[in-house]
Amino acid sequence: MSAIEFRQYSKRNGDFKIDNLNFQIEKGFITGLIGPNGSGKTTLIRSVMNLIRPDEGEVLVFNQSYLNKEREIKQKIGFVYDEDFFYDHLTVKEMKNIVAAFYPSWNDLLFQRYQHDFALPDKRKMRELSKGMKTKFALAVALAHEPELLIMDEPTAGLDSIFRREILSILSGYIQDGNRTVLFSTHISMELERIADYIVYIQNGSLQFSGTKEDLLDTYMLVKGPNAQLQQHPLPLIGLQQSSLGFEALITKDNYTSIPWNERIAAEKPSLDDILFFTQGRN
Ligand SMILES: Nc1ncnc2c1ncn2[C@@H]1O[C@H](COP(=O)(O)OP(=O)(O)OP(=O)(O)O)[C@@H](O)[C@H]1O
Repeated sequence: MSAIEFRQYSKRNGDFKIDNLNFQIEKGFITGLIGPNGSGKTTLIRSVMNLIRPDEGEVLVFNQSYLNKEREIKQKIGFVYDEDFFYDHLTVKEMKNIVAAFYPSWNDLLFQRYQHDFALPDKRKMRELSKGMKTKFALAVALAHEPELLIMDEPTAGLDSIFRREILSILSGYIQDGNRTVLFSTHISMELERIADYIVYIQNGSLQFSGTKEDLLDTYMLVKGPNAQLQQHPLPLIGLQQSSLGFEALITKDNYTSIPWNERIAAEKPSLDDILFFTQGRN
């Protein structure tokens, strides 16, 4: 069952274009949205929040359309922005009270627990919080109304590695009951490798992959060998990196059998980072 569905979604922003995009985010799982800078991640996430509208097509959340169910849908979503949208002059407590008033499901005990764990003093002004503390506040607020869907745009950007891990463990705990869904965008493939069940991979507005992390990892092999091998046997490679020591390249499993195997060519399972590096075509 899907928590989010993009249907024939098209959006243009100047030169940038997303054309007829179709994919779903599975309910009950963690999905990582990944892609290089400017590939359209924020555009898609903002569309799920109805902060921007598609030129064509639609985005359904819990099988409902924003056209007539905006308030109902938003009550069920916790959203952590990549930028600061709080009022600078308010204290943590004052800002929390404003947000809490929007949500009938607000759980103040839960907020207080996160506030304690994240060391967010009640009386500290929003403008006095570091970037990391603001993210912690945003996450505490997003989780405290017990949303069915948690959406985060680059939640770990600018955070230290300890808190990055803490967020990942909070997310894993959050989806434990099987009914909750997380969608988050990131540049950091290690985070996806660690916790994502599903991956949506976009490049320049086009969908490269949407499916389970295992299926993505299973699509390719990483091959390595001396450069001379490449001249003798041109291979259908996806991306290639060469140095004086030899070559390293990605190949689809379908093409794997076309490799003229000998003891000088080695193959191994790629990491997510290898796949992103070689498929982004900058090498
Ligand atoms: N309001 C706008 N007007 C014109 N172009 C825009 C606007 N908003 C976004 N874009 C363009 O749309 C493209 C996609 O931007 P988007 O922010 O969705 O990418 P992203 O994958 O989130 O990037 P990043 O990883 O750098 O945050 C970019 O080329 C950007 O310049």
